[in-house]
Amino acid sequence: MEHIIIKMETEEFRIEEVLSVKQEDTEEQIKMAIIKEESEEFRIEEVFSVKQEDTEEQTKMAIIKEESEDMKIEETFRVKQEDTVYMVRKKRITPEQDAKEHILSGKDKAFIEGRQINTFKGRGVFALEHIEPSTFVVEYRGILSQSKHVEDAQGNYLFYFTWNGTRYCIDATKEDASLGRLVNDHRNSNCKVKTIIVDGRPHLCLFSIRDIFPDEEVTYNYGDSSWPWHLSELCDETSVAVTEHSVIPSSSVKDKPDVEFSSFEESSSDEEDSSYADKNTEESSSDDFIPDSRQNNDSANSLSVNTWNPPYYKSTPAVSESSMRAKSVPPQPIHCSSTEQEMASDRSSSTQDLICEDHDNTTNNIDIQSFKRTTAVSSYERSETGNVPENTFSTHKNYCYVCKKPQSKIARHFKKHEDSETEIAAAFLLPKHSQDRKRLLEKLRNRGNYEHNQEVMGSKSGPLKVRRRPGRSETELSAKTYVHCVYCKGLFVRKELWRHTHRCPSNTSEATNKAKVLVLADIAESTFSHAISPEVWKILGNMKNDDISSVVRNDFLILQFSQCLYNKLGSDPTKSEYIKQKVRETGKLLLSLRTKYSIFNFEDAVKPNNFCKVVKAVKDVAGYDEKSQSYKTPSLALKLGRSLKKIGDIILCRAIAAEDNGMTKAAERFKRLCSSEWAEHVSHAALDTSSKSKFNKPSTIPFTHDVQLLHQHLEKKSADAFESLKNHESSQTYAELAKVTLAQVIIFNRCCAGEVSKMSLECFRKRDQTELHDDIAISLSPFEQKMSKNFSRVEIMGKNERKVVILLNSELVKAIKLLVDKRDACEVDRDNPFLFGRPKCSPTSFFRGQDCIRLFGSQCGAQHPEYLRSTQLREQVATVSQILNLKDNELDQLANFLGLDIRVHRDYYRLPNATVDIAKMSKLLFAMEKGTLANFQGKSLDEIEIEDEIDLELDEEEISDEDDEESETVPGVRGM
Ligand SMILES: C[S@@+](CC[C@H](N)C(=O)[O-])C[C@H]1O[C@@H](n2cnc3c(N)ncnc32)[C@H](O)[C@@H]1O
Repeated sequence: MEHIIIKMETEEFRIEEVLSVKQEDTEEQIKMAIIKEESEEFRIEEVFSVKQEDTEEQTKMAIIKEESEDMKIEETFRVKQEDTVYMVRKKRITPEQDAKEHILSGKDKAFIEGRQINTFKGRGVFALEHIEPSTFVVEYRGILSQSKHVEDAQGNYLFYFTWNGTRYCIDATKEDASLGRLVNDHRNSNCKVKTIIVDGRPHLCLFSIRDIFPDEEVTYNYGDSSWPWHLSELCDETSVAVTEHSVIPSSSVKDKPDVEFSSFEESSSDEEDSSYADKNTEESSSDDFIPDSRQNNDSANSLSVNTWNPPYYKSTPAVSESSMRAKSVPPQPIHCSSTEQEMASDRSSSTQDLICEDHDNTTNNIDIQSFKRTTAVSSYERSETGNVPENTFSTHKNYCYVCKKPQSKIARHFKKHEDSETEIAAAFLLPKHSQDRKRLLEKLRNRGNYEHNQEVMGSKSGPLKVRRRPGRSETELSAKTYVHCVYCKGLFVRKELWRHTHRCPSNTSEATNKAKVLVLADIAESTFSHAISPEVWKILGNMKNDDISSVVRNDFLILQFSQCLYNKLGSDPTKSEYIKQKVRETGKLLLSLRTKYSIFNFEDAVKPNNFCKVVKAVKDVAGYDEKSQSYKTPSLALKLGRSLKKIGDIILCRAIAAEDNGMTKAAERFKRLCSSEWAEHVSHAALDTSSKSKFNKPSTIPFTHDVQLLHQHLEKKSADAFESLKNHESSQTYAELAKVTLAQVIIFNRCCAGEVSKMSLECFRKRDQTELHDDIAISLSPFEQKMSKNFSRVEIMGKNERKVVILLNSELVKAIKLLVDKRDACEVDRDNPFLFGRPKCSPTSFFRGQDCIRLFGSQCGAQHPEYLRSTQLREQVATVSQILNLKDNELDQLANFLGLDIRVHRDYYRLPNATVDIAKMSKLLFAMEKGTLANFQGKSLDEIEIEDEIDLELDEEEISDEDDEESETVPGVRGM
């Protein structure tokens, strides 16, 4: 065992360090335990024990005293080795000297550590101990660069600043375990950046500007208000931060004569507001109206309070001008520049050159533009637990809109402002206990709470004032999503908003449905409420409420993308699902970019240097497997490529319009990269995966017997549902009939479920009911003529704007007519254009045919219900009909009818199209349904005779024209 004692002395301080090194044995275990922390007297004792094999040696280090009054630190290290105790170090240093010491050693303070916070914020730095004001906390270490082009670079870890009139950048991108690079931004930060000059080079160091308490996050102000993590409001320059801890007796900044850190004095005002919570709360025995929550106790609530920000907010524009600024050229590292030489020449006197400069980010002295996020993602911070900041609980107190203070008895408190506030005076003039008085006071109460909640959500700190039923636990509440009622401004759990809206005294509008209520609330909550049209909001408002929708609603470019899609497709209401889906896909991608690659918006994503990250994120989202080089969802990878291209175009157009050359260049380069590299990195494998997935696929064509079972089941269900709705109109009976009818239409027509689901009411109303044209009738057999009369023909828009024909027999028409009649009574939104619109839902919502078929398929007792899907049923027709001897034009007819993509544009179909569809196709479809198609092997469509199979519901007159045998032999096939 060898002990080496290193001693270092400088003019201003002495450092003695003891290093004990055992050279024989390489394995050393170091255990650290904080034994005692006496914060009142600032006594800290730490024990380090060093264990080496069997020999246990203990090294004890004790910081005996810290004299902060005169900004000096005195430390004594007691080192015990076996029985000998050495007093090895004593120093008295200023915070700047402390900083310098750490700059030289390249080490971070032991009283801080890095921790993962959440997926959006990433990591952060936290105090392990109490840190006094004006203490050196951490250095922002990285590669120092100086360049004329520093403006052009951007990244999460680039810190720009100006020193001696020259702009520098510290690039801390390298993951080097240093903690300075992990310090996050906060408007009411607890640290401030100063330049410390060592060896003629500037170093950026963070010093505390107030007490920082154990487990509190260390932050500084990045100096810009348009960071995506900021809410829509900007914090006023004069805002102050007051912590819950400020009530704990400690040596405040004010008490300390801190000449060199004079700018830190801004924190002194913290003290004034610190005691707001309790001191300003009035207690009284009664209230004018019922409090929202009776079971809270404030001590529990206050646990979550970290900081309190008074209301100094103003609105943020949807996108800041600077958001279009681009920085694409990386800063040049200083190697042999003139500055380097100048610096080197300065080095001789460097140890004495301890120059401190205060950086006031808000006054542009320091410029951290690289951290700047371009589009203000207003509230993504809220998305992790819904719309509520993490760790925020609620309070039972109400906030006065006049004095902004929390009050236990707000009505009584309002009396104080009676003389100055006309609305309060007006309320008290109304008769006691009257509804009007209650309503007005409630409105005034909500006003203060609303303002307060806005602030809490903006600053991510403080208790929310939530309206809720008593009995909910805090944990339960914290996990919910909250939203303000647009009428009374009360804050509600999202799920409960609709119920409240019905009772809300401030709601004077007509009764409205749940979706509308939530859409209105969403619009009111988003920073970008003006960025897109109300129609787009309607579409986005109907999205499932989760992290993805939160990202979507708060990302300016995704919203612009939604607007573009809407401008192109919005005239067709059936496209809103498609728009929603596309937008959700991009939201999913952005979420992945944020969580895994620290890219917070698409404007950053389309930077050429982020291309690889974007590729990776797309692969992640589409489930790429490196090993097999295949995707789980190849189509998603392809679709995202197209969406990214569109988003790139939007950025490019905006950049050109804003004459932002940097951004224009970046977007152009990204597009160029996409066109040359995307195929290689993404689409090639995606296309490969999807084509391979089609090889050797087992046949999933349904069995005729199963189709018949489904058909019979639907028939029965349809008859029951029809009766139920006729006798009892409700959203439930409506839904039953709508689902079964939709399934029948799809199965009978063997058409694409998605297309039929979106059939519009208008199409049905305009269905072809014209009489059979005499000239055409000549070409049809008597039976075919009858068929034509029994069916209606509806044309709907299919994929790629292709016309799709739907045949409806009289039973189906009857059922649909009943559905149409009962729409209003069963609460289908009046604006809902879909024939199979859902009751009590948004105007863009409709039943999905696929779901209906799956449901009835599973109920009907089929052997292979999993094959009973609309695609498989279409394949069945196409495959089984090969047994027929169809002529070329008949094949065309069939393909056209089924929406299959072959030879569909034959002009000569135009005139007789309707009749042919009805007469000939219905014969085929009936034969399919009845399972008798095999009987017609080798026959053409003309030769197929199915009169014996079908009971056509012809009117009395026509029936009498037919011979009796025909109508009697038919088994009870009633439509479907
Ligand atoms: C210097 S890094 C800070 C450390 C970073 N959180 C990490 O995990 O590596 C700056 C980046 O952190 C994120 N960030 C900083 N302050 C934030 C805040 N208040 N909320 C959310 N993200 C923040 C932003 O992505 C920013 O570009």
